[in-house]
Amino acid sequence: MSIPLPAGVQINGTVRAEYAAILSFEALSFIADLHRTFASRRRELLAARVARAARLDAGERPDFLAETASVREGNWRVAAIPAALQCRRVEITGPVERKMIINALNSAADAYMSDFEDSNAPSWDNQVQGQINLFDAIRRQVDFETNGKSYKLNDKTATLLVRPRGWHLDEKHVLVDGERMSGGLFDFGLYFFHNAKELLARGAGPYFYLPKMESHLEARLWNDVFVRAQDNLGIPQGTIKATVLIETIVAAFEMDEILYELCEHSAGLNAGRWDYIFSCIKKFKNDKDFCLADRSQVTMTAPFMRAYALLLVKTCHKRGAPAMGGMSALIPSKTDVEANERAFTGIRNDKTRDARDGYDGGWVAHPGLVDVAMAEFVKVLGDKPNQFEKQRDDVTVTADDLLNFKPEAPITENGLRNNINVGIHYLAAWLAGNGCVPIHNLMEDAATAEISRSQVWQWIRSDKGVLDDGRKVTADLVRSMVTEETAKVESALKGLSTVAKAAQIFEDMSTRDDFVEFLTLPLYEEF
Ligand SMILES: CC(=O)SCCNC(=O)CCNC(=O)[C@H](O)C(C)(C)COP(=O)(O)OP(=O)(O)OC[C@H]1O[C@@H](n2cnc3c(N)ncnc32)[C@H](O)[C@@H]1OP(=O)(O)O
Ligand SMILES: O=CC(=O)O
Ligand SMILES: [Mg+2]
Repeated sequence: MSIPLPAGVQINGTVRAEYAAILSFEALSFIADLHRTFASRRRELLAARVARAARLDAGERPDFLAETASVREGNWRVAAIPAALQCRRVEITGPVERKMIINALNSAADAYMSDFEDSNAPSWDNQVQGQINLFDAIRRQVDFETNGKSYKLNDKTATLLVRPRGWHLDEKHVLVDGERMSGGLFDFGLYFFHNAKELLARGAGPYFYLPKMESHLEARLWNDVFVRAQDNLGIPQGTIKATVLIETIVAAFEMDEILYELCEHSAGLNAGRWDYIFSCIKKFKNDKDFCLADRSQVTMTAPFMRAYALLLVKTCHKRGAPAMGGMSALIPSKTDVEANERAFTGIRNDKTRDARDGYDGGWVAHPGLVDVAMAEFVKVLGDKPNQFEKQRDDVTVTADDLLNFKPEAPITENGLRNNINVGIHYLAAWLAGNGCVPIHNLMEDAATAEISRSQVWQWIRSDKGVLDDGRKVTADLVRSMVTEETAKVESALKGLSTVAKAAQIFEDMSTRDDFVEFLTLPLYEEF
């Protein structure tokens, strides 16, 4: 249908009748203002990423910034954390799908991060329908029935946080003055415009997770977006609270600075482990000394991951901010008892380690994991909602610790095949509109799939990319395995029509000379 559009705004996606309220003239004017105000700074910051990447490719090593030493050394704290975000022992996450939103809000988790990002394939319909689902959930008008099962919100639900897309992604279906909108501003702006006042009236608030940032200047841009959005809607400054995912190696050197930039809007940091590993591979892809072992060997106990995890807790608690743990990819299995037991044991270990390190809570992928994760945090926290007071002055993390990339072995045929299999399977699901899938008893999303495909690219190029049986990983070896693994994926997905395209994109991304910055960039052009 056709809808009234503000001057300079064009919509390329299909506008179904039910989209009209979300894409109202006022809402589109609001997001167009954000775009016009901040698009050039976003472009500059994305260009700065490219320039930094070139310097890293040329051998520069990241370090803590000299120009912000006073911020790191200063004695400041983030603004008070609101009551709704004091207790976040377990946060469930998942894509903005209607049924999953109800299930997640009804789970016994303290909070729910509803995701327009890693676990969501950002087709036009998914993005707009996701906004409708959240609009309805906040107003408790989301209930529905399907296949004889009814989905209805409980009286008490988890605290809602929303993750918009990162700075690198566009929303190509909305043009402002002929230019694609930022995907993040589209997601944030529509959600905030429609829901901020309603959330406040219901005793909650506009709470966000911010993904994939690479510097404190990118955090400053989000902060400025928040200031303008609050002004334009007449909402007091400091109402928005945002937790930043530290999920790039370069951002790990600017944790204090990122909290400082968001200060009155900060709700702490989260250790986004999967994108973090991906970022390490990407940023050091040309370093002859850098080569990580099979994906399954790169865990939170690897030296560089341990350093990052401890530095995050230390930094947050020094500033009075929540330190949130990330997600184990283990998920329950209905069919494999042993895999199920392995998953529960793995989750217990993961959450115990985080809680003892000082984390205030952590993420789970599935409602069936909430209780087990909660039990581990309760063992450490007792009846306290958090452990903000736990200082980690005993922790010292240097640049070398953050860059101590081990283990390097083993790299195995199984590991290589698994990366190829998971990569093709995930891409096929994404192209079919699903951004999060169970594969071989693990949760796979955009971040985990990035590790798989970037390892394959790097193993082909690095002298250290040698299998434990002595074979060098080459483009030809990868191509032959792509053919074999595609057949397996086709059989697993029972002929899903996107598999052939996914295999072609995966093979191209892994074997081409240049490194594709994010796998979602070429994929998005397929929508
Ligand atoms: C790197 C990062 O960014 S991590 C954050 C992003 N990743 C995520 O958020 C993971 C989200 N998790 C998921 O999407 C799913 O749990 C998957 C894909 C991993 C597994 O899904 P499935 O195999 O379909 O799970 P399963 O069949 O066991 O689901 C059982 C029920 O739980 C529901 N469920 C599963 N996961 C979730 C979730 N995260 N939120 C809400 N409901 C969920 C299912 O909808 C299903 O509901 P139903 O019984 O009413 O039909
Ligand atoms: O977003 C989380 C991650 O681990 O990546
Ligand atoms: Mg991530």
